[in-house]
Amino acid sequence: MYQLVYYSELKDLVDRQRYDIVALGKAITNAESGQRGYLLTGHTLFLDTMEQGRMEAKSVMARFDQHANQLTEIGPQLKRINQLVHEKFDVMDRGIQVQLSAGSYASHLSLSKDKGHVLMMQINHLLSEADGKLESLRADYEQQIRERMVASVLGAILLGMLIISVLIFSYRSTMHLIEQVIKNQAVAEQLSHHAEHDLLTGLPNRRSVDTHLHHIHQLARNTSRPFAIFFMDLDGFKKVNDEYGHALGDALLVEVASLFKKVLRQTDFLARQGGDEFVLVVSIYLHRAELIQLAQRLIQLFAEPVMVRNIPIEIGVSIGIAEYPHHGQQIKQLLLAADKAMYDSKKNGKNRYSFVAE
Ligand SMILES: Nc1nc2c(ncn2[C@@H]2O[C@H](COP(=O)(O)OP(=O)(O)OP(=O)(O)O)[C@@H](O)[C@H]2O)c(=O)[nH]1
Repeated sequence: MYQLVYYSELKDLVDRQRYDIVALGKAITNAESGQRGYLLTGHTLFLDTMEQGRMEAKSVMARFDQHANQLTEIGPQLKRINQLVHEKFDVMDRGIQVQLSAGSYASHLSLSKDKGHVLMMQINHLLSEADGKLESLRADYEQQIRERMVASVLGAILLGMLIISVLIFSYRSTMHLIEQVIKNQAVAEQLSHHAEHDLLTGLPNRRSVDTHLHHIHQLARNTSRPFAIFFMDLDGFKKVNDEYGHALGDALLVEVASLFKKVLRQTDFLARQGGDEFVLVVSIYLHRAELIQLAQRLIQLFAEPVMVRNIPIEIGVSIGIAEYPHHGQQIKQLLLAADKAMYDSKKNGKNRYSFVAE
């Protein structure tokens, strides 16, 4: 880019120099015609034209001096031209002096005229030589500019392509990273779900029971409110497995879980403890009567045979209920008490509920 600007400036300089070459030629011609007019007519008005030409030539030559240093290729020629132009003006001045002192028929006049003519030829020759050099310099600079422009355009295209490639690459990498993060997150969520849920029924598992009870126990202690644990074990489940196979037993467990959920509220917590055992934590209730009602509704679910794969299955549920803080202060103690109460229900004929014995 820097080179492009550099050659463009040089080309401008050459153009200005070529213009000055023409301007100098014109200025000298103007001065000469002024001189000639005076010599022929003796009319001093022509001296103004000559002076004007001289002034123009001087200002062009001042620029020549400047350019001689910048355009080294024609520097010596420009200096030589300046020298000859000075000489040319001296000759013109001398012609006029002779006319002034000797009159219009002075014999020296023709000599001066001849010398002026030779000088002018030399000047013109040098001017056209310098112009020729400048023309070829200009062509060189133009060629350089063209080459650099092509290089700049190619460079810009390559740079653009590079930027686009980097953008595409970073976009793809970012998308890949995001996909990876989402996948990892999904896997982590799945793992954590598996760690806390029963794969068969989708209910929270034994581990979740502990976590939930810990949380509810803390809350109950802070607010002095009760909570109840229902320990539930299906009646006659082994027989179903034996009669219809383990797969149907599994399907029955799934069906039982969904039946239980139908009579529960959002705030109730139901989990599969293992085998055919379920744990229900009721954390919001006012009276024991509500617990009794709930236990009855749970038992009532099995009043009719449960349909599994179009097979009517007769089962029941035995429930043991322990209340905090009435039946114990600690979670472990309450769980054991509820389990024991459930066995009381089994002992007393199954398909019933029992509170922890007072
Ligand atoms: N299909 C199936 N059976 C299971 C699963 N886990 C445990 N069992 C079976 O469930 C049965 C539970 O035993 P019990 O509770 O003694 O059987 P039950 O017939 O309900 O006996 P009671 O409780 O006295 O009525 C056992 O035969 C276990 O092998 C399971 O994930 N799927």
